Amino acid sequence: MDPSERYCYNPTLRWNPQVEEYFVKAYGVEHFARISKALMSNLSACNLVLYAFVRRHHVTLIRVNTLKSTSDAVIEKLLAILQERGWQNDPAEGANVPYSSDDIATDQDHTIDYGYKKDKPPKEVIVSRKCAEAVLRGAHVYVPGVLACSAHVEKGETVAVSVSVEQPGTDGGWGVGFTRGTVLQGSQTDPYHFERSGLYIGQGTTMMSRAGMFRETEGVALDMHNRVFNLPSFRDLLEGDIFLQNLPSIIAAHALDPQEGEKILDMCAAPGGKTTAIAILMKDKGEVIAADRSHNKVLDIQKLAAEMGLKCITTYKLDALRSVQRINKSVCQDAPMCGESESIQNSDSLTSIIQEISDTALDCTHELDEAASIEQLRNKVYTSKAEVRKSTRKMRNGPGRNNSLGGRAERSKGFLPNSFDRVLLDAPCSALGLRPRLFAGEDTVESLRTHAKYQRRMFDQAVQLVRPGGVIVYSTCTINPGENEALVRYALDTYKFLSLAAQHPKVGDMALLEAVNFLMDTRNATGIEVNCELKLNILFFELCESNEASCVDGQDDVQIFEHKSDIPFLYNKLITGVKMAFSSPSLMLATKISDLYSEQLHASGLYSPFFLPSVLPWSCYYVNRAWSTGYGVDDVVDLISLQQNVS
Ligand SMILES: C[S@@+](CC[C@H](N)C(=O)[O-])C[C@H]1O[C@@H](n2cnc3c(N)ncnc32)[C@H](O)[C@@H]1O
Repeated sequence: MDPSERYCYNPTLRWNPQVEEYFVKAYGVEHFARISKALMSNLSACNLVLYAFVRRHHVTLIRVNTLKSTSDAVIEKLLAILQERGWQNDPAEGANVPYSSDDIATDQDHTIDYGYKKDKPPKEVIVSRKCAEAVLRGAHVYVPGVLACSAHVEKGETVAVSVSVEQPGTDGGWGVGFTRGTVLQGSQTDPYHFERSGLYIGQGTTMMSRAGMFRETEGVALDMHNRVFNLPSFRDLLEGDIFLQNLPSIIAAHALDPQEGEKILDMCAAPGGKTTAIAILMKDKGEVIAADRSHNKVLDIQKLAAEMGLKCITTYKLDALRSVQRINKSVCQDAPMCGESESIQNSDSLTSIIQEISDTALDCTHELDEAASIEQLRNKVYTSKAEVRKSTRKMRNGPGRNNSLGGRAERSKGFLPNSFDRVLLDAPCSALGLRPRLFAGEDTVESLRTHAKYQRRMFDQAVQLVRPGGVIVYSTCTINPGENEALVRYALDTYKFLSLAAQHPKVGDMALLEAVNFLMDTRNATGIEVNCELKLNILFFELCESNEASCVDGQDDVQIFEHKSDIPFLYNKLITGVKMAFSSPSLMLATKISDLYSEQLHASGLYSPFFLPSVLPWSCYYVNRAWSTGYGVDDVVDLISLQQNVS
């Protein structure tokens, strides 16, 4: 291999072998390989179809707080700020010209010349895997993320940045086997020299010398001016007006379909991305109860809600496994509120199911509590050291973001059954759909099972809290069928009064187009800005091209879709938020794009043979607590067939 070839980005995702075998069984070899590849991209998981079309111009999605601003105003401000900060798209990528179908079909990542010369390798920095994953999403490199650096590096130099990904250890586990502060020679004797081939994520400018990187405890070590994914950083931009959010999260709030004046429960709410999306959809009218187990994370929700100016959100510290208030019958006899819930409990055959499940849930809670306390005991020594470090830092830096707010997270004792119109259960999960991901070996089949068990117990609580006729949305950010399809199977088998409802809009395959069109149509049809926008980074240059933008902007002629070569161009206009008037574009556009790009859809790893969002790395299920079973028959059939594959 030519030594210069190692300086590129071409990672392979490693899994725990048993987990890999399980997923291969569930998805098939090829499909799982495509998913694995897609997971290493920085596109948000839901951009599966977009990926096929804009893969050269990786995507950042922003949700606009439409109660505070408009998407047009946000676009204008962002453009100005990013231009001022010197963010540029790469002209070498042909970004400034409208796409032809050939362009779209070509898969070219942003290639970087790291300045390798024979026998004179570039100066380098190795960063930790977690740091690299953040860089791929648009972050800079902070001091704690730096693991190794070349000798004689001073402030202001350009360095090649690679990532150290966990490698198989001799004990059967995984490890990163070198000491922080190692001096790199740019030679084969460097740590993980061969393993790091193809793991170069960009070029950075050093913000401090090599000595500083290992002496300081915080601060930016490298300004990442040239990343393999050419994304601008949105850090600290337009706080309160925008929220960086992946499309599936945006869609989850839409699928819940919250209405003004309703009472909604978000059971695992921190940091509040979906909570605030829900509140905005309700125009801040009604009641959104946002609960989370972690005190500090509840403060994060409060902070975000305050930043966004949302008043209808009430936060609680609450363990989702204890969300249903336990009713003491003897105390309850005279209490009207409790009496109400008791009469419901006694009313029909639901009583026995709920009671039985409730007991199981409590058992599970104890089990998990026990596990947690064992874990705490194990960590006792470690925790106290961490505490010492924390207080040293505090003395130096002040009280920190949350504490300086003087916030307090009120504890909740749980809620009475049937209290909510809608419940969102965005459950803690194995997160195997979060992107970009450079390593997936940590999860074992056992840990996946534990997640699933935990989620079922949470779902048991959600079922009791939603009123008859209400809606539960269950979502995860994992590709594990055990946490997705299997939960839906469990829900339908256990609670005969639940049925799957049509999810609108859907994500994935053609469904993503439906989602895009839904958002755009809502905007066009009502003239009101919907609270989510698909803003891609290509927006920034396309909008600058005033001629082109106005050329499309001014036309409300769908004839233009008749020309094959116009479709990618128009599609990009559509997803970048350029306003167009359509008569009935959705179906036609979707069909044509699907016809033209079926191969790319497959190649992107994002094409789903099932029309189920669940085969994609993000899943969002919509379960309607109705007493009928009219909905979702096809979905259930697919679920069953997938189940059989998995078992
Ligand atoms: C997937 S995240 C939620 C993300 C959030 N819905 C959003 O969109 O911003 C899962 C959350 O569940 C919380 N969590 C984990 N176990 C919990 C429990 N037993 N009860 C309540 N929250 C829990 C975690 O603290 C974490 O914040």
